[in-house]
Amino acid sequence: MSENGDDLEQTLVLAAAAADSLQYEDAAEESHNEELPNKPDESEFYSEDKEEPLQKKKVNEEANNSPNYYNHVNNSHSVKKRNHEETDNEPQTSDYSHSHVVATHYNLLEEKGLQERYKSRIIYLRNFHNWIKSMLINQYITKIKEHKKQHNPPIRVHDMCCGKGGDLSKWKKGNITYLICSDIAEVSLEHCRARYDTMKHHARRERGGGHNMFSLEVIAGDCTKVRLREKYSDPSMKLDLVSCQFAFHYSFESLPQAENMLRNASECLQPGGYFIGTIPDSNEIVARARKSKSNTFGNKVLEVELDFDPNDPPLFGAKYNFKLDGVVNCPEFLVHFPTFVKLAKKFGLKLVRKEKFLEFFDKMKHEGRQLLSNMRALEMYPPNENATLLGDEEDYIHAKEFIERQDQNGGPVKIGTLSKSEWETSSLYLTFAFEKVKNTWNADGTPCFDI
Ligand SMILES: C[S@@+](CC[C@H](N)C(=O)[O-])C[C@H]1O[C@@H](n2cnc3c(N)ncnc32)[C@H](O)[C@@H]1O
Repeated sequence: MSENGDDLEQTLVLAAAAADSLQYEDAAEESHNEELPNKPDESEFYSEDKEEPLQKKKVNEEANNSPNYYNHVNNSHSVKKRNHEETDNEPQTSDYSHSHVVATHYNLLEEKGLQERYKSRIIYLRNFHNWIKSMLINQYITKIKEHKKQHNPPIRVHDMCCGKGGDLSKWKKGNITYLICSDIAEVSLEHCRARYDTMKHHARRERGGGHNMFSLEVIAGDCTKVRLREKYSDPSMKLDLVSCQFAFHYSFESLPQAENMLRNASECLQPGGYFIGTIPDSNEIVARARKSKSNTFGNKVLEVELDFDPNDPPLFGAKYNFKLDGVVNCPEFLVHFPTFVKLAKKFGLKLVRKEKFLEFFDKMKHEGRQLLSNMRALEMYPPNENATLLGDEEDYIHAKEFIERQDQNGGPVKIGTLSKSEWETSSLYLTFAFEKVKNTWNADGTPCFDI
């Protein structure tokens, strides 16, 4: 048995803990899964115009200024005023968005050492999410390599909203050639650069030359507002993979921001390349709020407060606040998935996979069993003699019951699991993958994607 218990049993215990959250889905699907109605003139937004940034800017500004903007986008959802129009103490400029709040929040986040991190109440949740990212990244790098049919093919990646570079080691393991890291938070990017330098230093010592380390380019900018390609050292760069982990939802503050982020994700991807990521599942959020019959829900480690009516969520700007382990996060926005898919199509991105974390875990658990253990992604129950559980007894009832059932069958007496509170948090998320499709050209020089 591994340090964290037998891996197959870990799976079963997680599934048991998830049963509760799965029931939320049905209620949410009904009213939150509607299609995005066509806007009067989509072409203004969706054209891949290269020469008209000013005109586009004007269109976007008008969109931002219009209190009735959501009327154009969606007749069936509530006409909600933009968030900045509702609060007196926020800037009233035409291009105000929460981006600066997000940047400040992440810039001020302290870099915690390993020791400090291991003291966290949600360390297993963090490790589990890291495992999900590792498996997802590895899955698509493998697909790209298979497609290239070359020994050690060059692989170029954009880690969009990379934060402090928490995924750098995953890129190294994937043996990629080139990495662009972008983020709005400059302090985080400095950490990312420093982390890369340290890794490169170690790689050089290990291998006597550091030839196996990819090259890094770092770009500071708001992915929802800036055209990143114009900042690349080589704007003609063709990428194989764009990864956006736990961040795409910031773009759903408004339609222009979501579109800009999607254009950034798509425009340098070559056909056959992938756009992958992880986001909160809007169905889960809406369903849990409805179930709680209020605008808030949560548990011992999580507190979510919606800034909109869960019975009538707007397509964009559906803001909520997220508090995890007592730490307030910056405002986030619901990603209405059918809208995401529809917008992505306009940028040549075809949805190939969408999986809740539980589904993803179930598919990947055998392949990733060793990594689950290495990354300490699950907590051992019951704990070893000198160890204590991170949650209280109530949080492990599912594990206790599982063990009692196993005991009767002479099964293992130690298992790996997540506490109920952590699992209720993790099951709020999903993974997605889009593939960039080939395009033909319209007479006016704009690309035409057949999806
Ligand atoms: C939850 S962190 C995830 C970081 C990293 N992807 C990871 O998985 O560890 C979200 C990141 O998104 C970045 N971010 C949020 N909004 C952004 C925007 N509009 N443009 C660029 N980066 C943004 C934040 O600065 C932060 O680093």
